[in-house]
Amino acid sequence: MPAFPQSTVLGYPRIGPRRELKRALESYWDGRATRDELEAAGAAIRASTWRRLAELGLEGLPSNTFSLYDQVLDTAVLLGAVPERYREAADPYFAMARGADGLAPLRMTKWFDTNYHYIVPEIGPETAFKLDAAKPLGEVREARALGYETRPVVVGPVTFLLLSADPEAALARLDDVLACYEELLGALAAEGVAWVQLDEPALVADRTPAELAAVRTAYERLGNVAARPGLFVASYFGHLGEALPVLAATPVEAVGVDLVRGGADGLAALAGKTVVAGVVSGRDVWRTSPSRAARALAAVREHADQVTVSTSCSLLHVPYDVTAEPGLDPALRGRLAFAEQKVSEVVALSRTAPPVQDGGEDARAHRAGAADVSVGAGRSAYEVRARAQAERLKLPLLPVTTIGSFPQTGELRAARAGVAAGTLDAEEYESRVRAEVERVIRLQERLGLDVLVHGEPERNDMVQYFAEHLEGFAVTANGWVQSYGSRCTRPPILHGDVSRPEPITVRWAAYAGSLTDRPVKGMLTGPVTIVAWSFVRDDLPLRDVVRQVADAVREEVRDLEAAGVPIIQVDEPALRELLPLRRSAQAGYLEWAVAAYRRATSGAGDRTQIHTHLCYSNADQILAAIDGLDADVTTIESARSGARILDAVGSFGRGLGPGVYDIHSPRVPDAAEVEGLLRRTLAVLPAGRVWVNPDCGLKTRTYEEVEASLANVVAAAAGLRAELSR
Ligand code: MET
Ligand SMILES: [Zn+2]
Repeated sequence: MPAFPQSTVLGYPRIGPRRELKRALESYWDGRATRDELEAAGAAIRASTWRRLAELGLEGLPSNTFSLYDQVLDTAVLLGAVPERYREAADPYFAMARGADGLAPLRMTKWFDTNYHYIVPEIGPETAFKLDAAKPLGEVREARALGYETRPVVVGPVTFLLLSADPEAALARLDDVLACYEELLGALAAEGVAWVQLDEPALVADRTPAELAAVRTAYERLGNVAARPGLFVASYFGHLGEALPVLAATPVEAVGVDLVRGGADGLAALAGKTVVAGVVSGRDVWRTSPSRAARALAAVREHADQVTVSTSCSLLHVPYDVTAEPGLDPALRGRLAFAEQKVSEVVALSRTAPPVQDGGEDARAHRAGAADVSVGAGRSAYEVRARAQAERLKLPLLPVTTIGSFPQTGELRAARAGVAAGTLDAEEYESRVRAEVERVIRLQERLGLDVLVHGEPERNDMVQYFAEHLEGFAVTANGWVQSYGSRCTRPPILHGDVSRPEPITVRWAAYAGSLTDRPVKGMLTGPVTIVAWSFVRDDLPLRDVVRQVADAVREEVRDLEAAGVPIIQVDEPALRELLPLRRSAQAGYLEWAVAAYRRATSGAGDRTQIHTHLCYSNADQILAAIDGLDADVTTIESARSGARILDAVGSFGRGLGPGVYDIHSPRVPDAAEVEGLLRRTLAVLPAGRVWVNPDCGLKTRTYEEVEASLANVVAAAAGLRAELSR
């Protein structure tokens, strides 16, 4: 077996430095480009990635890290795990990813604790596994034609099965899946591939004995394939824990460990194997401290003879290149490393063994968070507040509301771009936004909603908008990171102490309120979500950073209240996302996260109704924490996931709006369908606490879809309301 290269990365961004893939995908989906044109765009991105990595001096180049949509979906296709109903679609791959006429897409959920979303495989007794290795083999050949030998990267069998919709049923298919992987190894060996990378991030979370046994079985079996490439099992996002000795006892030749999050404990077990040491973080945008990395490498070298320098995870989660950000303050820019810069760091660390210094530059301020996040004692118990709010708001039973955003029109986005480019003056932009607010208010009045919103037309994004208005944040011009498929976000960079120089949303909320007699909600993004969807300074404990943001939100809540806004919604869709992967750390996190939320909202008086919103949440997992947020009303995704959440909410003690309209699809639900969902909600919650709303914001939908859907939602609520008051 050839030695593992001295330097590598576990994966690389693939959307293109100027989001070329996004454009190619959207053209193809709209019918403006052919499949061949889409493939050509992909090939160009792959070629320039390999060329760039080689130019930067990286030795071990990965392949098959490119994807037209998602690497988990690619793995399902690799294994033939395409559910029957998609097989006849014109394009089964994109039908699974995005749906096709009459076919709902597969579920999508967050990739561990990142903001990347993968497509959830459906594996059951009926799945007919059959290897289709065209993609990994194709990429190996494509790279070879360009002069590069590569290491194909594939999601490993255990992680693949554990990430599927029903992990237990999936794990029962381990043997059949392993047969496919065995065949894949044979095919790669026949192709002359020296190493293959099998990603097993699921091993850094708590695993049952049965799951650990599956790890043992899998890598014993794959290790015993006669003709195969070297096996490199990559873990990331934390420490392998109990899975480490299990993997160590199998014949795999190389193991990847995340030394940024995980530490070097237990690595002695890997003696005799190559350790691929993830010392350059793939989860942040900061330059690596050479001395810190050198210390981590030294700790590994104590136990392993073969050590490769690598990133802690794929670089998929960071933008391409800091030099594409000439607008950033040079002092900040000097602290930053995006994918290109991180590759250079890996290469430099692999070539030199910098002297190990003590303490010094990165004696980081990881002090225990400055203790108690106090909860403002302003608000009375829920029952008292509920009475005060009922008196003020006079809402009907089953009040209908939305989550905040209304469709973001192309004109508005173009207008914002115009302001940025200096071709549209700020006043003109302002008046267009006001016109949009008025349109949204009139629409809601006409449709008969009970609690209105202003529609968020002034926001490019629910986090970036606040980052742009707070001190301590910087925003990038090209720092795009893939969220799912063609969707990217540009996470702001939280680099210093956070403060709010002046009110941010108050004038919009006040303007919207002045247009109507119905209550209008003020809309804010919560502190955990602002931090979760930003790149965050690493010289302060996260909880302290979140608390600073909470204080800024608290000031905004106070000003909204003072401006007479009767309802304030503070969204926390990312509450679950920051949940530590290990159970032992979860309670501690939830405690400070919930405390930060209450710090942000508890300055409001009893008569001000606080709403919160969560989406994409397996909320049942953290229902107790949601309860701890103490919001008067919680709106949550439900329709999209078949209303499963309803089984868990019976004991929920405050207002709750399980979504009745799945906004992820263009489908318009009819009134009967909405009514059905509402009846199910009414079966588990007292009518007086039920709210009626979509799953999430409407910004990705069209006005046509939204009008039709909301009309049906209002009709269903009205029908039930009449029935209840008989
Ligand atoms: C991802 S949650 C979105 C909440 C936000 N208020 C919206 O309606 O768009
Ligand atoms: Zn949402």
